[in-house]
Amino acid sequence: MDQDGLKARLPGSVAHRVQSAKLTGGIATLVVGADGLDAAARQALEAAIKDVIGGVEGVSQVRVAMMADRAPGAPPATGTTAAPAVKTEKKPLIIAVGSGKGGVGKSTLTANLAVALMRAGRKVGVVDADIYGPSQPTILATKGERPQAEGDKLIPIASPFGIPMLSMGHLVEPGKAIAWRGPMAGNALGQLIDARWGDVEVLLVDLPPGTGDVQLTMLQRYKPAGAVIVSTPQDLALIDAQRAANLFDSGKVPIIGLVENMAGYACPHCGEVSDPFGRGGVEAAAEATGIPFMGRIPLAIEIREQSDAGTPTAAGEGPQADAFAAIAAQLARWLDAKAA
Ligand SMILES: Nc1ncnc2c1ncn2[C@@H]1O[C@H](COP(=O)(O)OP(=O)(O)OP(=O)(O)O)[C@@H](O)[C@H]1O
Repeated sequence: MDQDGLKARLPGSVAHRVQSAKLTGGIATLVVGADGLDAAARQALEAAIKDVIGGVEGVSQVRVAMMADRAPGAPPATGTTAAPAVKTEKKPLIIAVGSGKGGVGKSTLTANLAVALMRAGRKVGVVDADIYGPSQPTILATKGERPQAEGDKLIPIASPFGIPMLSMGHLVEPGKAIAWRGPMAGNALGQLIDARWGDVEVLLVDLPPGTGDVQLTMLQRYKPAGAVIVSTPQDLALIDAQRAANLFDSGKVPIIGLVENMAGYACPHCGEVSDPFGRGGVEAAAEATGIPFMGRIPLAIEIREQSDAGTPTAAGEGPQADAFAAIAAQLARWLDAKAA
């Protein structure tokens, strides 16, 4: 069933708020605009949608992402249509998101930073350059979509969250790019970065993990204006994060700051954050190396679940969304200072 089919099941008073709706493998994912609604009204709206769509034949699960507001001037959220192409366009500023090792939450941070920045009124795009495991199509709910081209340029795919994006995962089958070496990966990345980004001002680039040739080629050919490094609190991850910092330094890319992810465990029942791995490791490391500390994101089951479901945490409300918004605010300040 397509988007219109799902929407048609909802009463008009609810349907007009649905920005996109998809049914894949029995899972219905709806992105819903919740402008002007308080928390109780949002909950009631979500419950009403789950009630109706959950009863539709072929639907085994319903996921609802509430977009509490949309930044003025942000592109409309359409889900499947391509982002509008603009003929004369300024190149967006590239901000790299890197990590010394895999699995520390670089992709999660990139997607949520993009959503939080967009909610703060910035025009943001995402490039998923992680050739080893592109996960942005999953997190930003554009899996299975293919970008169109205009001339020799790709047209970014509009995610349901108002963020145009391009991913290696949109170009190659999962797992196929793993054997790529520097030049090939660099060329593919070039296609993603030199796409028709229209009025996007800031392009967040989710780099592959690590500090090898591929990353170096990318940094040399498409030099970012700045880099955000993400690490988990453990010592080993921090040593790797330092390596990533050295890589950016050697490429003369300013490091905007260090983010601590999976910092403490947020109890899914009471929300209290405990610190099984200790606390403050990344902040201390940042201080020791003179790199600004941008903040911490707790280890929270809902962050993983929402990433897997294509409804990024930063699109909703609550302490986890606030944590991403606080880091995005720091990035926004850095961007403003750079533009001044
Ligand atoms: N703060 C968090 N709380 C709970 N789960 C998280 C958190 N951050 C990331 N995750 C989960 O951890 C896993 C790895 O995260 P992610 O893919 O963002 O890491 P990565 O550094 O980009 O990894 P890779 O190098 O494999 O691309 C994912 O399943 C993600 O949902």
